Amino acid sequence: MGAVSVDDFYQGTKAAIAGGTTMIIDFALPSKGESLLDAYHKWRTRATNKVCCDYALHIGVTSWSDEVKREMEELCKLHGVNSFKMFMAYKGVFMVTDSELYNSFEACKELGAIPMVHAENGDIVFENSKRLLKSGINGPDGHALSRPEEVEAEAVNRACTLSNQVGSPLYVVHVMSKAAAEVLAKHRAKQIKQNGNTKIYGETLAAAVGTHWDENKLTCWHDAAAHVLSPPLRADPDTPNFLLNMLASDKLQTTGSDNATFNKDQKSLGKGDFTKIPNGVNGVEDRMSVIWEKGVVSELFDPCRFVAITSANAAKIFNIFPRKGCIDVGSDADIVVWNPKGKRIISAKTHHQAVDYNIFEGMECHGIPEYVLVGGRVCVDEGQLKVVQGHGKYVPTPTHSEFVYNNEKVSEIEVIDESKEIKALKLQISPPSSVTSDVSTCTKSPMIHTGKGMRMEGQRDLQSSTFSISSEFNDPVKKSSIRVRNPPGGQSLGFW
Ligand SMILES: NC(=O)NCCC(=O)O
Ligand SMILES: [Zn+2]
Repeated sequence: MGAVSVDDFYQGTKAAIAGGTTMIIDFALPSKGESLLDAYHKWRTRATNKVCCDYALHIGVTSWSDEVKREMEELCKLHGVNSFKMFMAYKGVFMVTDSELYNSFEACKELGAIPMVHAENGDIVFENSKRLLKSGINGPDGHALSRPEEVEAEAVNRACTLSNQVGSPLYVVHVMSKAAAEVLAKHRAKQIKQNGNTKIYGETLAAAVGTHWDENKLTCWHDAAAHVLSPPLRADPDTPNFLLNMLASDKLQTTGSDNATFNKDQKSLGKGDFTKIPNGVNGVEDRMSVIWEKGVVSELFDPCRFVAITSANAAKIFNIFPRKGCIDVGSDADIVVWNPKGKRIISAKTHHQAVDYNIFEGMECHGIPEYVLVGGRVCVDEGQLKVVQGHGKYVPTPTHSEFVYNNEKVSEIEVIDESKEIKALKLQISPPSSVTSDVSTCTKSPMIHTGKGMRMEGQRDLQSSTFSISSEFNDPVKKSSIRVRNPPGGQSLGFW
């Protein structure tokens, strides 16, 4: 949209670490017709010597041809890419047609990659925008008016239908509305009923659960423009709680930042025409505190679910678990020591991002990262930020994620008696009321190669419907059985 995000790889990852995020996955977006490989190399060059923490890349597919398909293959096979983002909106810029979506989903399936979608009906947005501008509505409020909830929900429905027809997985990025989340949950439930599992995943944002479009507060043009992203923040004040409950009940699996920050002068490109306001808000620094505050402090979910939706689930879906998203021997030493008693008030005056605005301004958060280790290096030390530019590495994401391509919905854990260990296990797996959660185990064993990515020896194989906690559990004499709901994500072992 004619502007370059002010957070580069240095400031963006510095801010991420300050907030307790130890790895990011950025989007490398080629313009229509531009080579995917060129975009990949451009992003790698931008990142090298700047990133303070590890990073991976999702690549955008903004048009379709045999060459795009060939490049997707090369990216997967030679460059450690396992996810591609397709846009159903931004007509004429990034938007692809249904046929192109179908073909790209099919290519992802063949490659063992994960198709991601920006779900909004771009044709409707385009026509609505024209109509609104013609009628004299040209301010930032026109942005949300041009893309109401059903425009997002329709696209989620279409993307789910397409992926279902193709038989591919699907990851819906930045789910922003109740209607869209409900549609996604409906498709997940349908697949679970039919197949016993689902390959549809949904992400929402810190922005979506941390704030909403409050027209009484957003009366100044600049404040309102600073809150413009797509899909938009919803005016319905129940939206954040609704989405948090979806996260709690595993109807949504991950929380992203979708950090895309533009300063006041850049947002001003849209004065007189809301379609020209660069889309995007901050999130990479405050994501963890906001989710903790709104989810855990509000008692909608427990700290284990917090770990799952902020870290472990993404690591599993994008096939870097247990290297990431897990604390264990053999995993990367990316560790956040979270102090639930620490307090901070979010402000653009004190944040580490390059942007001059913070959409969470004034929010009091009870929970701060006290220590953050990135690859073994202490980068937040008793709250003091000590990052090293260029310290981060590119993390290849292997295709054929076991979690996505071979998941099991229900695991049977066979146990022998009520020993301490088993009681502890039961504690860990008993979810908060009305919440079903996964058991993410991390045992202290060396990494083994499975041929498709790594897991710990003795650790639950995410493909397997049964696993052994320890050898004594295999004693047939003492064996009793408990069944554990095991949707993607959920509880981490023991740390809490
Ligand atoms: N969410 C948002 O507006 N980010 C900018 C690019 C995109 O739409 O994905
Ligand atoms: Zn998007």
